[in-house]
Amino acid sequence: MMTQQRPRSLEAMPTGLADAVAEARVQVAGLHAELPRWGLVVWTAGNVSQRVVADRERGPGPDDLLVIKPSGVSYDDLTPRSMIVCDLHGTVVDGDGSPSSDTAAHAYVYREMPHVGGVVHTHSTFATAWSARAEPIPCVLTMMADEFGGPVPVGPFAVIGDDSIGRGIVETLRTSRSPAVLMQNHGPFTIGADARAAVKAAVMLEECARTVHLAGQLGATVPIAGDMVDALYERYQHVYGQAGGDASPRIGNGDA
Ligand SMILES: O=C(CO)[C@@H](O)[C@@H](O)COP(=O)(O)O
Repeated sequence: MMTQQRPRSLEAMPTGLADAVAEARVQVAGLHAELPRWGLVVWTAGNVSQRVVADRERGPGPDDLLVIKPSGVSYDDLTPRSMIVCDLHGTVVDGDGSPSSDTAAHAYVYREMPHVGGVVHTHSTFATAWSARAEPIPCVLTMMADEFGGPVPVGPFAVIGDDSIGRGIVETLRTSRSPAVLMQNHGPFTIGADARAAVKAAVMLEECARTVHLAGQLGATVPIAGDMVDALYERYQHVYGQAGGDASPRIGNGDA
């Protein structure tokens, strides 16, 4: 449940933190445009957030902030200044209007998973269809092994507005390499080392959900052997991309 603490003003924060918030506002505003671009949302049915580490020397912690969109605002109207800054209990620190209706879920993930720097939620058609069936997406494509390291798991049914969805996301992803979870009867949530990585996972999830669904319409799909999934995942996570590796930083889901 979001607590009604007194909002901290950005002006009272160290300059470095205020600068980091300003940078995150630009990044998160820009990444929201990727949701309609890749066909992941209708109307305003999706949101992106990014963690802002309060103490870069200490690293992620409970005093961090998150930047997320205002609830129900058209993606065409989102700007860096319209992004809303909250603490990790969902209390607004800076910004006008109400933060996304999923802010509690995003905040819970950041509190419980310090390695997570970005969270995305959409209702993308094929991933949401799998959510309605509460059926994990089997790992039958090398693209799935690359990005998800195995099947995409299903999380429990949970109502919006308190910690329920966040708790379901964390409980499910703590025992999976996947950066994506299909929340039953609702839709996908994805995580990443930053918001860009979480958006990428949402894009790749929808493509895999579509392809595996279509394959299933043609007949039985063929699972990939576990050792091959491991090999594909390790290569993609540590070798794929340019010499320095793909621009998306890597994420390890803690216990998985
Ligand atoms: O699923 C829901 C509402 O039930 C939300 O995720 C979706 O409408 C997006 O809401 P926001 O515009 O982020 O508040």
